Amino acid sequence: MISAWSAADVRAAEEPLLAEGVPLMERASFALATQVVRDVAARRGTVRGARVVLLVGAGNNGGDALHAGAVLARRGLGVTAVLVDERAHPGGLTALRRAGGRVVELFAAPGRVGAVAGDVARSDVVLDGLVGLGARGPLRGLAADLVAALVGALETAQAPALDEAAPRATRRAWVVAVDVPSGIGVDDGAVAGPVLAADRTVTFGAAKPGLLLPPAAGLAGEVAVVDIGLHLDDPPAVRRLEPDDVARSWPVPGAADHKYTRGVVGVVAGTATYPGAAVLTTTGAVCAGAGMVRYRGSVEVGRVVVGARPEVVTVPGRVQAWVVGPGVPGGPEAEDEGQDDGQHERGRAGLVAASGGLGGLAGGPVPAVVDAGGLGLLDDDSPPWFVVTPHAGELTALLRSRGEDVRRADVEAEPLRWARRAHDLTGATVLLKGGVTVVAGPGVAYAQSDGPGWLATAGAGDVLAGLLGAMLAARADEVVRHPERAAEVAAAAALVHGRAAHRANPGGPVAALDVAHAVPAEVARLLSSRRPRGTCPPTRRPEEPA
Ligand SMILES: NC(=O)C1=CN([C@@H]2O[C@H](COP(=O)(O)OP(=O)(O)OC[C@H]3O[C@@H](n4cnc5c(N)ncnc54)[C@H](OP(=O)(O)O)[C@@H]3O)[C@@H](O)[C@H]2O)[C@H](O)CC1
Ligand SMILES: [K+]
Repeated sequence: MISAWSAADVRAAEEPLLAEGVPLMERASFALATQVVRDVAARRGTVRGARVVLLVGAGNNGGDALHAGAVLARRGLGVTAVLVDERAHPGGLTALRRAGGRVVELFAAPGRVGAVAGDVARSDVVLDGLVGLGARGPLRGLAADLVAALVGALETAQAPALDEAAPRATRRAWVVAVDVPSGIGVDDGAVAGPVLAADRTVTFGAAKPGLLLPPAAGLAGEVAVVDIGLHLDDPPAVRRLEPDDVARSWPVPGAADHKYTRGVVGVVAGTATYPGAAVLTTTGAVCAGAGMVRYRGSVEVGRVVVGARPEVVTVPGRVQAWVVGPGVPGGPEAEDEGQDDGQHERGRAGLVAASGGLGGLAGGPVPAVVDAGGLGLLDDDSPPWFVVTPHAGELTALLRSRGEDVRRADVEAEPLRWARRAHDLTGATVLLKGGVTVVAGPGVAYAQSDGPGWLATAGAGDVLAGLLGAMLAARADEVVRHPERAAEVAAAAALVHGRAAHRANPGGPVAALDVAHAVPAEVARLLSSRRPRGTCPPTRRPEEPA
């Protein structure tokens, strides 16, 4: 799991160590230089003679870049620092000059920003040390001008400079962000101005939420978290599950298990007009290993479902998780005009049973997945073991129906903020689908980026709802007892769904049903590569600088 802490939490963890004189900047910059050497050597064969440009701001982020530049210069790379502010870190500047690095004081000749950007774009490696945790708002001043010019200059190139096979004229610099790409919202992932997209981000002490949250997450490249000895005791602001986390928590059945211990899923999905959603949702649940799936729609649609998935039953009975709404038209008019095929009524009954209503006649409370046309059935004190799975448009409608003045563009610009708002307003755990799927639950948040863009296809959401329903049914008692775990299960479902899409057709288009059919093999692969609890990849602690 990748855990991300806010800038304030990281700074608070740095303070006592800085006060004790722990050389955090040296540790950070040495680790940064080590990663750059690794990247260059892997792509270029040798580091000798590689040309490195440091973009240096006024604070310690620039100090990291300068000290890393000094290490690289001592390793034989040609290093030039471009200063956008006269207040560049003095110790770092001295170290770089002593190591033979060059310095360009762009702040003294801001009119040269275009020419300098052109040179920078043709270098082999660029370290973006303009701003880090100290960023306030989008980049401004000369830093903004330089990044805007550099983004333009890099657009014309095709291949990373380190790719020696490509003709030099077509290459562009390999960009390494120092701590974070300069100019992103460190705590919320906002991108409100120019940002230099990174191929790699080397971040110190812990990941930051902006590296996991869209849209900034899309500009961070591959994130390397460097341990500089910080102790972060508060819960992380945002988490990202990794395959091993899902594998370790997957409920693998044993000899004593039966369909009710494995979890029975009740599905209210599809209508006579949209029977396909019922097939996709039930298939998602079956392929995720549900103990049994009960389809609770019309007889006509039930026939279609059983024809496609003979494992599904259509008789009523005990359910350990409900899935309500995929393929069901939303809004009271759909019900008034009978377009919902009676599904609203069935969905309401399912949610009442799931919340433990009917005096517990239907058994105790159980988790529920509420999607699409089911969202309108949600009341405002839903339990957190209800997981809603809207896309940005549906979440916008849900928020506006509760008085929020928000548009889809706002939700897409700050997905976690609005997912959290919807959780506050409804009580339900919110899984907001998107290129990065964010999940907001009670005191917990996840950001998952596992699926290909091809997953944005009709029916994929229905499959996810069924897959999630099966995963919640398998852990129903645990999720009701520990409601924050509904968010973890939802994030896990997003990971499996995304990876199944990659597996269904690596690098190409996928049909929703094929995603569902790829789930069993993806789960088997996750389980086969599971590391036993307690072992984790050796955290690389940067050796103290020479
Ligand atoms: N604390 C440590 O010893 C360690 C810190 N690490 C590194 O340090 C940075 C955080 O450094 P800090 O000096 O606190 O701040 P920054 O360098 O990130 O930025 C502050 C300067 O940037 C200017 N600034 C702020 N916002 C913008 C913006 N939107 N556009 C342009 N410039 C901006 C700001 O200018 P002012 O005019 O407001 O002064 C500051 O001058 C952290 O990210 C790490 O890289 C080490 O990693 C560990 C040790
Ligand atoms: K930076």
